[in-house]
Amino acid sequence: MSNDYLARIGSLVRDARKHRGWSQAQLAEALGTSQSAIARIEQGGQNLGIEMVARIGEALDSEIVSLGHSGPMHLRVVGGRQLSGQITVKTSKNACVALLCASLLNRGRTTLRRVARIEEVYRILEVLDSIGVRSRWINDGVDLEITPPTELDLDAIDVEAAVRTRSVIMLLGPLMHILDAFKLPYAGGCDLGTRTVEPHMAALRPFGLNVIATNHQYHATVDRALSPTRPIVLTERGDTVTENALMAAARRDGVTVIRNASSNYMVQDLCFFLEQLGVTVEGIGTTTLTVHGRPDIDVNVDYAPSEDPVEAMSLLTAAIVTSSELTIRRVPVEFLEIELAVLEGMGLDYDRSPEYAADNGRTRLVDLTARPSKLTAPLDKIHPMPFPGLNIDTAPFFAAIAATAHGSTLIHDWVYDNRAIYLTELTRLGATVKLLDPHRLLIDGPTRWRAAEMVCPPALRPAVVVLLAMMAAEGTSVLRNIYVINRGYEELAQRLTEVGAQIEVFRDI
Ligand SMILES: CC(=O)N[C@H]1[C@@H](OP(=O)(O)OP(=O)(O)OC[C@H]2O[C@@H](n3ccc(=O)[nH]c3=O)[C@H](O)[C@@H]2O)O[C@H](CO)[C@@H](O)[C@@H]1O
Ligand SMILES: C=C(OP(=O)(O)O)C(=O)O
Repeated sequence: MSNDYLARIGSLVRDARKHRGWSQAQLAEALGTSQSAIARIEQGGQNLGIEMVARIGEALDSEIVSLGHSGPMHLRVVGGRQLSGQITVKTSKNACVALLCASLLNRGRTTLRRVARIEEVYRILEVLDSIGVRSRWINDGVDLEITPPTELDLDAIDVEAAVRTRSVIMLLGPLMHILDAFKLPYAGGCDLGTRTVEPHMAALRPFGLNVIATNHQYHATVDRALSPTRPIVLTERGDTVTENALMAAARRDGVTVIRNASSNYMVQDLCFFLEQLGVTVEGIGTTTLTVHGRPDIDVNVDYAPSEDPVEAMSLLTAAIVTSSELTIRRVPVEFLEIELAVLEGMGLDYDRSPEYAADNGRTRLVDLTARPSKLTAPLDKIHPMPFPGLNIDTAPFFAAIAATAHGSTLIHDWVYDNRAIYLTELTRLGATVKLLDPHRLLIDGPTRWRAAEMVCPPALRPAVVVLLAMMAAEGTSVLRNIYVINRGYEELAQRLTEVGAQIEVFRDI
């Protein structure tokens, strides 16, 4: 069994044991083994036979550790419970996937610290593994070490993994330095409606990349005689397109200027990483990036991506909708300033600690303590914009917050075709949500939440918003098929349970 699989079984065992209210020693006794063996199993450090897996399932009287674990994962939420204590924000999905792609720029070994153990990362790792990149979890499965091979085998790419994530698009930038011609499966991901890849093609064309899309594949060829003669002007200030342009510029022998660049958190993490690779990036945090490339990069590099502002917003929303006093640790505050200003305007009572540096030495963090507050609807609409606007991925959380506030809130999610529509699922939990058009929602609060059983919307943030509303609703709710949540959050149910929520993970047999 791979380490990965063992780690996943380990966390399922721990969830089930905690749900049962057992200590490791109690489980060990029931199984006739030692407490240290249970600790090893839970950390994914113990080889397990099928029989042992079945015995654990029996002992814990839990469906979650049963044979044939490929079925979808579901959550059972007993809502109406207040949260308390402290919860710590993990590193971001969006920086981690970009950094995994960027590791291909480097012939040396890349170590990434505290990488989020999420499905999106697993999909990119599967893709990298299939083309010959060696990766292994080290330090008890906390850090990740990546070593590219001397030659990549793109023909062997794991198509199934690749089409489950949009992030594969970010392999274009690094691969064009290595291969003259290659094929990549179409980028997939959440069902958010049409998401264009044309800005990526336009940004990479001046570097000599030509892409023809046929048969569910991008056929890429690289003309090495071509090189940008002018600044690269992005037609939209997208995050991954900026990252692709940065990676194309990183190994170019010369200086590249990128205009209308995103200065969002994941882009900044990538810039800091590129600096460690010996690439100079001027203008980090602004919309003009000047990249002094380095044609050959062969260094052993160690980088710690920063914490996820969207996860921080999710945890803050959990505190707000459950009227809890909760401390959220390691919040990358620069990327949550507007959200906090809006919430302050709505009446949120909270404290923030003095700032301290993230492990990358650059991103500023604070601890936030939210307290139960009587919120009123904001006077103006909630309207995300590329950074430094209100984050495009935090906007959906205002739907759950608005539902707890007194008055009417207008949320305008202009970015994605489908995402606002999924937020109407909150009506099943008792919220008053009116869809004005596919992009605008009017939400009237406060809400008397009620429990419900439903299938997860097929989009990450709306799915988490529904889960948080279930935590607010008295009674038992069921949220089915939570792959999309696991795409971006590491052990969310378990971590929320540790601060007082009651959420059980279960699977179909
Ligand atoms: C892996 C990763 O990092 N994913 C993030 C990244 O996706 P990603 O960079 O892939 O986002 P897209 O390129 O799909 O952009 C999102 C949508 O916004 C539109 N658009 C974007 C910028 C702009 O200036 N004008 C404009 O119209 C695009 O056409 C698209 O419809 O950015 C999104 C927007 O922050 C986030 O939701 C995703 O979590
Ligand atoms: C839309 C999102 O991400 P992705 O680009 O991975 O689909 C998200 O994180 O909410």
